[in-house]
Amino acid sequence: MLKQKIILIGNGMAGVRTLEEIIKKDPNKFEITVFGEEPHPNYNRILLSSVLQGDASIDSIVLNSYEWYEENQIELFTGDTVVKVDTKSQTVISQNGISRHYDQLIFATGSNPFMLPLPGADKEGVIAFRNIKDCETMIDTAKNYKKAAVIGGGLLGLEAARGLLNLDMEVEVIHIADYLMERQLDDQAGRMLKEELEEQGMKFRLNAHTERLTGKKRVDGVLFKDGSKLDADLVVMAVGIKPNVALAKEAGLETNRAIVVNDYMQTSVQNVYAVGECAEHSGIVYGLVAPLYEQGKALAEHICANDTLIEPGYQGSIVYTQLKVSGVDVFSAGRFQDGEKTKSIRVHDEFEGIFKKVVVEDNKVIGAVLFGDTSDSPRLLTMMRNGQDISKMSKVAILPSENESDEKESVVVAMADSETICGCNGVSKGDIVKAINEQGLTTVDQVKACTNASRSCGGCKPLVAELLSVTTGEEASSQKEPICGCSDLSHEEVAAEIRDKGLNYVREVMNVLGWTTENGCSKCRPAVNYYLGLNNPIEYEDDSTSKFVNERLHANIQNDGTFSVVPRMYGGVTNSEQLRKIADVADKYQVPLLKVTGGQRIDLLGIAKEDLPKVWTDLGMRSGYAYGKSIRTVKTCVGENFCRFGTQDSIGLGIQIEKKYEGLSTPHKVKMAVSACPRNCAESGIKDIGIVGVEGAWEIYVGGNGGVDLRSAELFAKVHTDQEVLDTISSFLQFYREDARYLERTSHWVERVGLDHIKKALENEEKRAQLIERVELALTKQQDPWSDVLESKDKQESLYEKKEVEVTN
Ligand SMILES: Cc1cc2nc3c(=O)[nH]c(=O)nc-3n(C[C@H](O)[C@H](O)[C@H](O)COP(=O)(O)OP(=O)(O)OC[C@H]3O[C@@H](n4cnc5c(N)ncnc54)[C@H](O)[C@@H]3O)c2cc1C
Ligand SMILES: NC(=O)c1ccc[n+]([C@@H]2O[C@H](COP(=O)([O-])OP(=O)(O)OC[C@H]3O[C@@H](n4cnc5c(N)ncnc54)[C@H](O)[C@@H]3O)[C@@H](O)[C@H]2O)c1
Ligand code: SF4
Ligand code: FES
Repeated sequence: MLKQKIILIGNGMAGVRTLEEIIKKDPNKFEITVFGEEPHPNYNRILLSSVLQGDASIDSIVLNSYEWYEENQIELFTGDTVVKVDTKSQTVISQNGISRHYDQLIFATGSNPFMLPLPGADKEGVIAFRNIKDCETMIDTAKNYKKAAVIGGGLLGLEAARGLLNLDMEVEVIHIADYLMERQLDDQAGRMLKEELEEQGMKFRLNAHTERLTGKKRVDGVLFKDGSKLDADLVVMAVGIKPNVALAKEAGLETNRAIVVNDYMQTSVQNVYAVGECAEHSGIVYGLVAPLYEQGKALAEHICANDTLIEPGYQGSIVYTQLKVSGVDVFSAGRFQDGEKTKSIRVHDEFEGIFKKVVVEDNKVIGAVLFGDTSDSPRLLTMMRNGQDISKMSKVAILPSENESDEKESVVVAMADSETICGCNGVSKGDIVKAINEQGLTTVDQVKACTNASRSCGGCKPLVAELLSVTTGEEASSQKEPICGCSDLSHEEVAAEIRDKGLNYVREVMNVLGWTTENGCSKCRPAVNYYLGLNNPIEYEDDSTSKFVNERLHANIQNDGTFSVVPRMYGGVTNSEQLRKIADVADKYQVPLLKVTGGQRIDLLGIAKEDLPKVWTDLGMRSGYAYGKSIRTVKTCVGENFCRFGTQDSIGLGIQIEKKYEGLSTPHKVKMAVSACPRNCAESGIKDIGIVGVEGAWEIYVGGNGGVDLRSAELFAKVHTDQEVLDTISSFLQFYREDARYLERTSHWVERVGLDHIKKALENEEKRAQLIERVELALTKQQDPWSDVLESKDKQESLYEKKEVEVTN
């Protein structure tokens, strides 16, 4: 049967969750295309606050990896904005000129941050906090500047301010109202929150009216209406959001504040839906994920039922919020302000810094504010959701005092099965217990994979962990982290089982070790493939279907669907012949950008997938493995041959190292550098392995990282000859290959196991010799992957010519 074609505009949290719901219901019914303006797969926008606060990395907040789109045969265009929708011909057109026809179209274009139209708002250093780019700008700014001003004392502003404090900036929050978070809290809780945050080092200016931002090209301060001034090198605006509806309006859809939808998320135009922050249901536009996910579920139900109106559709949501700032527990839900017809129950413990307020109307709880202790929140939310009649309940039962509620009984034990544990994803205690019991789940990650609980803001993670311990009878904290949701075995256990049982194929591992899924997932398959290669380096045939897309295609995919090609240049050294070839290829294939990389090589960007084998043939150079979990580059300084400070041949040693370990697979990428003196021009101090020449010797540093998790390498050994350098690298690399978990950089591994553990393991001469022997064996198998493809017509056809590999990013 011909599949219906769905197009999703907006690759964000609400839109992609809707697709997940559709795929869960009917995996084969639709052919799906997604356009996303941002150059990333769908990520957890909520956790940008955690990235800024240093509690998560950008890699770790990806919700749906490129492999997920590929596995579900979703055609994805990232970094490509839809610029036109023709609802008559049912076609969309993107900025990059891609045109697609749809049967059903979903708008999930989210919001734009509201930028105050102040004079000076266009200066450098004035930003919003909405996406990865904003987050990176703040992290970079904090490296060079000291003073930050955040305009807006709401949820976003306070989370941004906490992040900037963590980045060692001085932060002042400029707020227009007379207490913080006035849209979520009453004045008492707002004032308590300010006191708590002041103790953390945050400064505040309340009732403040900003007049303009000062500075020349870059902002240098904020001027207020009362004439006062604040110095600021960075101004973050967090004063609310504006639904992104321009495209919908232009396409003729009915819009108000956002795109108007009915209970089935249908817009005013046939076959066109809207979901998320860009949708307006019964006059309400939501800005939190829980309601957006409920909308996504209703939309999926409707679209999978062939347009049949399945009652009751989406009925609106009760919203609640929690501030994600460590050390501060704040909860707010529903209508929390006193009104003419409302009465409230209040508890205020000034000794413990606890404030609780529950607002009641017509014998029903309609809103609540909790500060300092938010453990009542799941129960209150359930009461609100169920519209529970409380006329017969005592006030104590609604807000139990500490003595009554704290009978040393776990909070989750006291909860009813119907109570919500994960508000973001609408998952109840009963849902989680059922999943744990029926599927034998043993870790929080498995619960997350099975039920979605804790997959968004993560605020419910402690409750999920507690429920897990209570249900399984085991301490959650002592439970190991499994490789992924498909198995409860850890990385170490999988690697050991492969070794002990002599397993040889990915499918065999999954069958023998009792995987819960038939084909594994994008997390476990590459890891299993790596451990199999490690165990049997000579005979194991790499399973290319278990590799990440870049590794499978031997080139890095770019945000417009083209690829980047980085040929090997040992030690960063090139010659006129190579440069001529690169220039010829650049002309022949009209390469839009040639760029010198940080690893001292030349990157040819913007190559079409089908041209890759031809480009490699014309270059006649080896692959630089810029895409691989393997040895990447050995950066070198000029050294003794030309530099007046050099006492060693850094280039010679660097080339020797790069040639020796070229192509060796490792748990994650490995970057190296050789500098011929402590001036360290090759930046050896931030490499996985960095070598520095000192008088008559080489110092070897390990575990450095120059990326997001910046880390200085630690001194590992001091040796005198080039051979000793190679032996040290060999034993260190092989131990890393065998001891680290797949996708663990040396910096994380060194931090986790400790340098002493590694030194101790390599102290023993016999063990060192064995490690060196094993790495030498693995190195005998290395073959240049580009030549490998060029020698195989089959590979060229299946990987580069076949049209069904459609994922373009
Ligand atoms: C720092 C931060 C912290 C947050 N914390 C929380 C929290 O703790 N709890 C909570 O519930 N919510 C939180 N939120 C809000 C939550 O992230 C949003 O409600 C949610 O992401 C909205 O999802 P969406 O899919 O509607 O919009 P978005 O996530 O904004 O996705 C829309 C996507 O569509 C793209 N797009 C727009 N127009 C086009 C076009 N024409 N063509 C192609 N693509 C287009 C955009 O670039 C964007 O990537 C937070 C938000 C931020 C910024
Ligand atoms: N923990 C969470 O749930 C969380 C965290 C971050 C963001 N978000 C969501 O992201 C969106 C954006 O958050 P937000 O905090 O920007 O929106 P918001 O509307 O909740 O808060 C904006 C705040 O800015 C203040 N403000 C408005 N104009 C001002 C001005 N001229 N000067 C100073 N202050 C001014 C307002 O008084 C208000 O308190 C919201 O939908 C929010 O729910 C949620
Ligand atoms: S590291 Fe030392 S030897 Fe190498 S280029 Fe710099 S100054 Fe010269
Ligand atoms: S409450 Fe946010 S992820 Fe569960």
